[in-house]
Amino acid sequence: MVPPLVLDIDGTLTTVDGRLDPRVLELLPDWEAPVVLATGKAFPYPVALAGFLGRDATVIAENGGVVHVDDETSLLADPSAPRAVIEAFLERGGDLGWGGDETVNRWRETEVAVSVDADEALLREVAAAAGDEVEVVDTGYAFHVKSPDVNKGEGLARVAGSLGVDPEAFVAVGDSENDVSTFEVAGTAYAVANADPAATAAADVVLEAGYMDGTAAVLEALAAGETPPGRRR
Ligand SMILES: O=C(O)COP(=O)(O)O
Ligand SMILES: [Mg+2]
Repeated sequence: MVPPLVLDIDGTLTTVDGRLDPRVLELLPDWEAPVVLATGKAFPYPVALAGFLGRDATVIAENGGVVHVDDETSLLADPSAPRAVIEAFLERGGDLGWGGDETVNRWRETEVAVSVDADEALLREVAAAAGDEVEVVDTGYAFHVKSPDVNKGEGLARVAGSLGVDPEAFVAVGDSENDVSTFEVAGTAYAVANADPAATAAADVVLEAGYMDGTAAVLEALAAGETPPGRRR
């Protein structure tokens, strides 16, 4: 019996240059337990990935702002405060850093994502002025301006409840600050070798390999009934 999985996407199912690793298409379609895609990306991305894997869209998007399970979508955060921060950031001369008709935020419903090339100091200054209503989360792929009331871990608790599965049964793999809450809710948490200090510190096991090399090692071991390799903390 394989365990249910909760998997981050960027840095976890991808290669070092950001491509979807082909092993995702080999290992996940026939995984005989729930697979939850938990991402900072906007909702359509994990829905599309789940669809192309031939699986139900059991998805946590926008860092927990959007949860989809059992054909029901929940929007769990109010985008007004993050959007007001972004307006103030733009007024102060900031630039989101994505270029023209960008698709990063086009379908984003509860938060706003800013490029890692943007002016981080200005963004944090403007966000701090908004007080407790917003936080800035750095995934290594974007700065997410979001409500602190939602996160991937809360999303996992909701998904697990809906599926009737104990959250402790889940095996999590992730790479960054936005996976810490997932690691706290799931029973066993693996950080890939490329994980940032926050995810590394929150993980039960730190993998020797990075990106999908690390994740594939976990999935292959679990499928073989073996203990995945890595440094237990
Ligand atoms: O959207 C991001 O910034 C990162 O996405 P991820 O949570 O799938 O790694
Ligand atoms: Mg990630």
